[in-house]
Amino acid sequence: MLSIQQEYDLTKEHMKALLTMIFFGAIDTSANALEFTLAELMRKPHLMVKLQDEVRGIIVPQGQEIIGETDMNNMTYLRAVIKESLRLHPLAPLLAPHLAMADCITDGYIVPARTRVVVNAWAIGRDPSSWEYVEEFIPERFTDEGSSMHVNFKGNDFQFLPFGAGRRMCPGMNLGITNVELMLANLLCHFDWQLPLGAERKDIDMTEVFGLTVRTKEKLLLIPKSRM
Ligand code: HEM
Repeated sequence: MLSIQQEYDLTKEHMKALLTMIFFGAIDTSANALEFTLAELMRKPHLMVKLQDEVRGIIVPQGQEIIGETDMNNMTYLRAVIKESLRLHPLAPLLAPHLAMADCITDGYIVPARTRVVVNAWAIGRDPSSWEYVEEFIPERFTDEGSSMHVNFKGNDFQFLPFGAGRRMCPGMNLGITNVELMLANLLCHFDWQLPLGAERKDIDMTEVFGLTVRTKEKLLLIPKSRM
């Protein structure tokens, strides 16, 4: 920690803020991503079935109980589902505030040095000039033959920035995405999911609450039914 502090000339306050962010980033964001993804799948049961078929099809023949990281390489639909969830529900919708270090011109706009720049990743993910059927949850756009099959969240595709881009992009990206993949795959493999009695799919509330990260306004309530 000391060497990081010296290299970047961080104060103790910076260090505290950084550690807090890492702590909350680790717990909060992955759990929120999982909740948004499950909510979208509950609203579209045919997508839930398609994803469960993929997950169960891969591990059942091998008789495994727990899905691990190595299984993820074959789960192309699962990865597409998570991407689509992050497109519609980026967990840090305005990324982190950035500061222009030098004067620059971008897209015809002059950005003077020391300008505070806020990037609206939420709006970028719903921009009709980059995406078809922007409001629809369509994971297929990220699969083979989909219109965005080559688009990734690693910071090179500026129409999709759930982890930001450049040298300040999220350093916890791999950990965060692996958490979501493993949790989602294991939960969908071993359980079927139902809404509580009287609740209907169309009533699942996708309203978002903004904070350090975004979460659903109403907690998603689901009933797991074990397949064992
Ligand atoms: C699905 C999970 C996650 C998402 C969607 C996410 C997203 C983001 C975003 C959008 C930023 C701002 C990037 C920018 O402004 O360009 C960020 C920054 C950051 N994230 Fe994450 N994050 C996730 C998980 C994590 C985890 C697990 C950790 C730590 C273990 C983490 C640590 C950080 C830190 C330290 C920064 C600040 C980087 C800097 O300013 O240089 N994140 N994250």
